[in-house]
Amino acid sequence: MKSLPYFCRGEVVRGFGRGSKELGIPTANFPDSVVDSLPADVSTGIYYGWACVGNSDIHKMVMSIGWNPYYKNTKKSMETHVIHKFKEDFYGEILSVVLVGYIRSEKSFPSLEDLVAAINSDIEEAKVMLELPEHSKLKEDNFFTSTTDSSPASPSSAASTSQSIINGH
Ligand SMILES: Cc1cc2nc3c(=O)[nH]c(=O)nc-3n(C[C@H](O)[C@H](O)[C@H](O)COP(=O)(O)O)c2cc1C
Ligand SMILES: Nc1ncnc2c1ncn2[C@@H]1O[C@H](COP(=O)(O)OP(=O)(O)O)[C@@H](O)[C@H]1O
Ligand SMILES: [Mg+2]
Repeated sequence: MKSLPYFCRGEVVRGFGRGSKELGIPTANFPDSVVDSLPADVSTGIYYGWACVGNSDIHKMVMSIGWNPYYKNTKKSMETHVIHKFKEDFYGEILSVVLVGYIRSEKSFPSLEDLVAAINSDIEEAKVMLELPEHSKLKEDNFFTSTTDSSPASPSSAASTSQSIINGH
């Protein structure tokens, strides 16, 4: 995927409220504007990377891009599970992420338990992969230290880097 690493940011909006939170795996959903700006070669599937809410700390994340076949969505979504325990919800905040690597394609599952087990295994894979020096260095990128208002934020990594800066309003 030539567009990786892919940097983007946007407002956290409400999703389908299916209770991913009740499953212990909340996902911060991006608005359509961010989803529609994805480069064509960033295919649907599950990714790992780094995420930052507002201007606070940078954490490991896993992201699902696609139609959630288990739920047979008709709308494409980009949902980030930040691998961190937050004290409260952060709807309306700006979430900045970099997609670093691809884990697998989206699948349907025979049961909700199987879906949750797959997501937990994605989280474990992300934790390991992001420790690799070439992946952990992306955490230090200028993109995460630049302001999250309307001023442009530039990733400082290789020229092949792609980005989409959308505030969602
Ligand atoms: C790492 C990760 C992997 C996921 N993999 C799949 C998948 O393979 N198939 C699927 O249907 N949904 C998958 N999902 C999406 C969940 O179904 C989704 O979080 C759920 O539909 C909740 O949606 P909501 O936030 O709109 O309530 C994945 C989510 C995450 C965070
Ligand atoms: N670790 C986390 N990762 C992602 N979102 C989180 C996390 N902790 C709390 N949240 C909050 O939970 C919300 C997502 O919960 P979820 O059940 O997926 O609802 P929705 O369907 O509205 O996306 C996020 O928008 C965010 O405000
Ligand atoms: Mg969600």
